[in-house]
Amino acid sequence: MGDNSGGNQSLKVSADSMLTVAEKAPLTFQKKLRSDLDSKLPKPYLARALAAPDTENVHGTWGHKHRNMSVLQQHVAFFDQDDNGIIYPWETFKGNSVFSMIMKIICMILSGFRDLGFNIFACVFLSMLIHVAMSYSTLPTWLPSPLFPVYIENIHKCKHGSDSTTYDTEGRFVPANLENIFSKYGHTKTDKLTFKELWHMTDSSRNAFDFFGWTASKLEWGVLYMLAKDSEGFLSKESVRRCYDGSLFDYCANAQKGAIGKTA
Ligand code: HEM
Repeated sequence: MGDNSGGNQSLKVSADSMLTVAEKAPLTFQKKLRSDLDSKLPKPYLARALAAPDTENVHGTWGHKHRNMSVLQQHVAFFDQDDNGIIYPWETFKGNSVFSMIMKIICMILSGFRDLGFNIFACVFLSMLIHVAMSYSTLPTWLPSPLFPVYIENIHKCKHGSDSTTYDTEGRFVPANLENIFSKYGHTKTDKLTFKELWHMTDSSRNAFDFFGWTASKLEWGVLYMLAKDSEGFLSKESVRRCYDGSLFDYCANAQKGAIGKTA
């Protein structure tokens, strides 16, 4: 018979049930979870539909308009530059030179990547990959489209395995999971990741035999690192958080415009 008597006994059981480490699972010691989050952010476990808050920005990104889209929809909305809810591969390509026009016709798939400052080859590669990999799952019909559109309404259907689980299945944002990325892998600095730590993070998040998810994850985090790393080679929590709600892309595009303005 189990011993159900005594307040202390039940307190002890509660304490164990709250532990985040298990002696026989050393990884749980190495990859630490934050247990202080609820003192810094209300309900950190609650998946947010419209905003991407963290402990430093409890309301999400200041001045960023959610337009009643889920956080995942906001992540991709930057690439829908004519704002019709469908991201066509070519629609956002900017440039009127002959070379640009040729690239536009050949590739049909260059996107807002150009605005973010990626070179033309990276744009071609990334746009092709994203539209080929993601278009079909988002289509409203069974028929595939040769134009490879991505429907923002259905972008949650592109969720894949081996990710950080910071987006939930419906495209909401789970603050605790963002914080846990940094408590688990940010060993050099608590709120930043080096490239090595980022690589380790994507390796550790792998699900068995999930080849698509492994590759997608490496690419997503690799491109983010290229886009947002600082001069010392760190990727900050703030950049990652703003990547989730897409406000990072507006920021980078504006910075890029500014840089071009200065050199013109
Ligand atoms: C420079 C451009 C982009 C960067 C740096 C980027 C980066 C990321 C990152 C870091 C994640 C989080 C993955 C995780 O939590 O493990 C993510 C998720 C996602 N991104 Fe992007 N992304 C970009 C553009 C796009 C575009 C253009 C689309 C589609 C049109 C897209 C669709 C998605 C989707 C569907 C997810 C959810 C995947 C999941 O959590 O399973 N992204 N992206």
